[in-house]
Amino acid sequence: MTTTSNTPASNGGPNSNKGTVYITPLVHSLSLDILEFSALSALLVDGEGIIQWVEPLDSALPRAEREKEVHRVMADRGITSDQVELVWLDDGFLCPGLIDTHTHAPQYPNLGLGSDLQLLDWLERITFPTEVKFGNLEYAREVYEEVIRRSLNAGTTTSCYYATIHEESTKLLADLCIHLGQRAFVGKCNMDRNCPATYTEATESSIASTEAFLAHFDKPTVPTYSEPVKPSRLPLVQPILTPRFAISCTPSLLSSLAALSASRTPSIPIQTHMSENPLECAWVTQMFADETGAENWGKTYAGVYEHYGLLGPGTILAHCVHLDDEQREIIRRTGAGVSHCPGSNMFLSSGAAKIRELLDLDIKVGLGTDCSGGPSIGILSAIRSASYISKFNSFPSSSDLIPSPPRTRPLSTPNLFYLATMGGAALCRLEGSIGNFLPGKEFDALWVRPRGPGMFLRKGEGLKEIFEKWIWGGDDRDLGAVWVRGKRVAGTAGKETG
Ligand SMILES: O=c1[nH]c(=O)c2nc[nH]c2[nH]1
Ligand SMILES: [Zn+2]
Repeated sequence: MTTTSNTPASNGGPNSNKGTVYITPLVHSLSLDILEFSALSALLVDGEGIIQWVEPLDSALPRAEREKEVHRVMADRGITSDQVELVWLDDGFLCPGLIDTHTHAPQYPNLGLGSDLQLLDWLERITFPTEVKFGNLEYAREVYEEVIRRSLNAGTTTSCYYATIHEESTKLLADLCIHLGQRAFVGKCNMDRNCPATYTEATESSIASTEAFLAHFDKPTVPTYSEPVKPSRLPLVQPILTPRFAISCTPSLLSSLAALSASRTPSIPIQTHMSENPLECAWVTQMFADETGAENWGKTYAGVYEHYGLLGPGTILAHCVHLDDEQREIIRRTGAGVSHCPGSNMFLSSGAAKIRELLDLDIKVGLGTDCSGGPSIGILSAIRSASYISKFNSFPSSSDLIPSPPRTRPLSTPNLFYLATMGGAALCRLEGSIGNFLPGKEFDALWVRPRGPGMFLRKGEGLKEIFEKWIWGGDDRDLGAVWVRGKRVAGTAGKETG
């Protein structure tokens, strides 16, 4: 018997071997410029959380006829009714889960603090004093659990986390992601200079504890793994090497981390900050020139990272606000990508990143919240800030009395949604597994079910309008369900009160 339901089970997915056919409108990105809207589709997710097929349906048919059509599609695919559950999500739409390509879990307690500071003062006064507390595992557990739950509730199905220098609490962060079902990259932060005496490490112990952190993922089972990992699939949570930024790492630490990354195939991914703030950039080039008598490579931030072997297709560079042509060319040539963190760039007065110029060079770009440089934990907020910055970059300068052509094209809604999903997936080298609903990918998805008739359900409005209203005015309360790898991990459906 086919079960018919409109509330996705809280524990369906990989552990129940039954597949699920979702009958739903859907929205996903096919490319930077192409956002596909389907008024109604049937999408089969198998018991392992993999999308098997997606078939468009005729949305004009009455519901009983649609159901017949679903059964016809299933019969064509050789699926019998007892193999699947049918779930109708026709009040709202499905879209891929959002990807946060740069955030700091231990900075969560500071969200909203320090908006009148710039990067270097903010690190010293607000950030380092908070991060140092994560040597305490109980404190770390309390904060990390809340961060993960809150970001899942905001629709973030994949997150690239910076942790702190502390090995044990960073392992705990990785275990909690697995336990709570969030796909993630987790990095033990490395910093062996220019940081407070209470929050620094010696080069050798920084490397040794990074190696121990990597070994944590090599164990056949970690105690909190909630499901066995199929050998053919990437683990849900992976380690990422995390030199904080060039200022806080000695040349020896930078090159040891690069060697560690290259010691595996594929290389261990790397995340770091680059070219965020003018004073930071000046310090980096000055410091490396003084120390090494650096030749050309030391003249730019990107040149420093390239020299020490840190740039490659697995590298995520947060910010990249202050780039010249030479640095853009280094990023393009090495295949590294950029995490654009617009909320943070405004909050810390860092500058307005030129994202269109990176996209025009085919440089990979995703979005990041950069909590707590950015004051929000959700990617919807990053989408909006990215749009406003790109519009700002497109305005003619205010002294132009005569209208002149825009300086650069602002990011369109399809561009922005691509950055939040497929762009992030490509940046994480996961574009073959997540980011849209192509068959064969894992089902990381959101059921957007906008609240209340007033804002969302005006007569005559279609899927495109509802999607746009959610992107620009929606929030966590509009997420009926959040799935990672086919398993429901968050969402309001079934939890309504009153
Ligand atoms: O936005 C940022 N947040 C940080 O924690 C940090 N550390 C170095 N550079 C940084 N930039
Ligand atoms: Zn950051």
